[in-house]
Amino acid sequence: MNQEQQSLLLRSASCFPLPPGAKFSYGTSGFRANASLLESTVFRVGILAALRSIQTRSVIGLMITASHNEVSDNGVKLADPSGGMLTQSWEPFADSLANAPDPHSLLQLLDDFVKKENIILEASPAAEVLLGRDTRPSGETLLEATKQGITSIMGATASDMGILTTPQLHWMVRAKNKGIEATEVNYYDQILASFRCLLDYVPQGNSSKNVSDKLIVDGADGVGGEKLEKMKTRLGYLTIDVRNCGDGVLNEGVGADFVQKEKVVPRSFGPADAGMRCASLDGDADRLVYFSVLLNSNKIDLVDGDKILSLFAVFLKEQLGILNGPEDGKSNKSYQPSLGVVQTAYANGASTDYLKQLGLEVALTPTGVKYLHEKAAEYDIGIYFEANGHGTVLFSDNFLSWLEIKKQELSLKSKDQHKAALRLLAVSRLINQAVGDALSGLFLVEAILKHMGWSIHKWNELYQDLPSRQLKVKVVDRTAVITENAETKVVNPAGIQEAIDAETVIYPKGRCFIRPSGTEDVVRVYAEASTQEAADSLANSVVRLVEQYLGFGRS
Ligand SMILES: CC(=O)N[C@H]1[C@@H](OP(=O)(O)O)O[C@H](CO)[C@@H](O)[C@@H]1O
Ligand SMILES: [Mg+2]
Repeated sequence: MNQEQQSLLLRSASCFPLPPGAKFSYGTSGFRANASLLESTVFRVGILAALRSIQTRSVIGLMITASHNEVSDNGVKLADPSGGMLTQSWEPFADSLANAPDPHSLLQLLDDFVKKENIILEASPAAEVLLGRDTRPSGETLLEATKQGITSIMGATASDMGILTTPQLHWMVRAKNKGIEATEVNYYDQILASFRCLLDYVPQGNSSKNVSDKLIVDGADGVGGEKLEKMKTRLGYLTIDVRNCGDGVLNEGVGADFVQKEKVVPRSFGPADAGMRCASLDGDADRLVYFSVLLNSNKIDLVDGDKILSLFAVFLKEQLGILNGPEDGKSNKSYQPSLGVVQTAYANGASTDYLKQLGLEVALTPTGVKYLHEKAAEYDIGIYFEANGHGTVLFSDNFLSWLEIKKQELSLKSKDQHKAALRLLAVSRLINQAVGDALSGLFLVEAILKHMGWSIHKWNELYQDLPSRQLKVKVVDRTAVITENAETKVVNPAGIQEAIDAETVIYPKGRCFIRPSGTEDVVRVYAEASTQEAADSLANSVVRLVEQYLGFGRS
C-alpha cells in the first residue's frame, strides 16, 4: 500500500469510529445489529468489497438489509462474483476488520491481508461494487458510510442500484459478471418472459382445470411487496393482491418468518380469505412460504420450503422423464442428467421420506444457505430449500449446453420431448440461480401449479407433515455445543447425545437434534414425533437436558 492510499484510508476511517463495547461477527448471513451501531461496520465492509473485487477482477455486490429482523436492526452482506454468498475463507478477515479498535489497527490489518492474499492495489484494475438496500429507514445513512468505505480504496467505484430485494442484487452481480445486461428491468423481463413461456406449454388437459387465478401475497411491509406491485401489472394470467406492501411496520406480525414460525395469519389477512391461495415473503424477499387460512380461525395450513422443494422436484423429475423419451431401448441414453435435492436436518421427516420415495437422491447439509448451495451445485439439476422457505434450483452449465443442442434435435422429432426441453430451459431462466429468491420462486410455483392443474390444497396433500416443535434455550456458552453429521449428532458435551437418544426412542417416529444457532445466542432444539403432544414433550425433555449439560444462560 503506498503512502497516498494509506493516508486516504486513515482519514476516512477516522470518520467512522467503532462503537464502544461492540463485538461483530459475520455469522450465517453477514453482520446484523441495531442500526445505530453499524456505521463503522458497513464502512469497513465497503473496503472489504472493494478488495474482493480487485482480487477476483469481478463485480462484487453489497446489500444493506437485516432480512426478517425488526425494523430497528440493519445489516450488511456481500455477494461474490458468481452471485452467491461471500466465500467462507474471507469471513474471518471480515470479522477482524469489523472489530479493529482504531484506524491504525485497521490499516495494519488491511496491509497484512493485502500482502497475504497478494492483492496488488496499485497495478489492479479498478474495483466495482454494486450496492443495494432494503426499505429500512436506516439504509440511506448506512449506504453513505458504505460508499465512503469503497471509495477509500483508490480507483474503486460504488454503483448504487437503489432499493432492491436481496436476490435482485445477487442476480445483478451474477448477470453483470457473465456480461449480461443487469438492470432491474432486465430482471423483471427475464422472469416474466420465462413465466409466460412455461404457461404457453401447460398441457391442454390441465389448462382447462379450475386452478384459481387469484393469489394473495403478504409483502412483510418490506421491499418484496413493492417490487411485486411492479411485476403484477405485466401479467396476463394471475391476479395478485399484494398486502402489507409498506404501509405498516416491517416484519411486525407479518412476513414469511412470522408465518412459518407462528403458523397464524399475518396482519391484513382474515376469515374472508379462508381457502384462498396465499403466499408470504420475508423482509428482503429471499424467503417464500405459502399458506391457506383455515375456516373460522386465525390458524393457517402452512405450505413451507420443504413442500415448495417437493413441488419443484416432482415437476423437474417429470420433465426429465419426458425428455428421456419412452423406454424403448433405442433412444440415446448416453447422457443421464443427475437430479438431486438438498435439505437440512430441519426438513420435516415426511418430506424427506416423500422425496426418497420419488426415487430422488436427498443430501443433508448443515444449516445455512452457503452449505446447501454448494452441495446443490454438484448435480446437473440441484434443488435446495430450507424449511423456512429459502432455496432455489441450480442447473449445471454442461446440462444447459446439452439441453440447447437437444432442443434443436427434438424440434423435428418429438413434440412432447421438445416441450420438456423448452420447459426446463425456461425454468433455468425463471429461477434465480444466484440465491434463493421469493419473487422468482413464487412465479415458478404459480407456473407449476397451473401446469399440474393443482390447487394449493392438492399441492399440500403431497404428503402430510409430521408434527414438530422448535424451541430455543439460553445457555452459558452455546459454542460449547459441537455437532457432526450435518448437525444431527452432538459430540460435545460428552454424554448429551446418548441422553437425547434415550429420550427420542420413547416416542413413535421420534427424531430430535440440537445445535447452536449461527444468528442468535441460543441453542436450538428440534423435535418431531407422530403426534403434536409427543413432539412437544420430546422437545421439552431435551430442553431440560440442554440446561442440565450446558447450564442456564442469562436471558
Ligand atoms: C432453524 C432456522 O430457521 N435457522 C435459520 C437461521 O439460522 P440459525 O443458525 O439457526 O440461527 O437463520 C439463517 C439465516 O437467515 C437461516 O439460513 C437458517 O435457516
Ligand atoms: Mg431474508
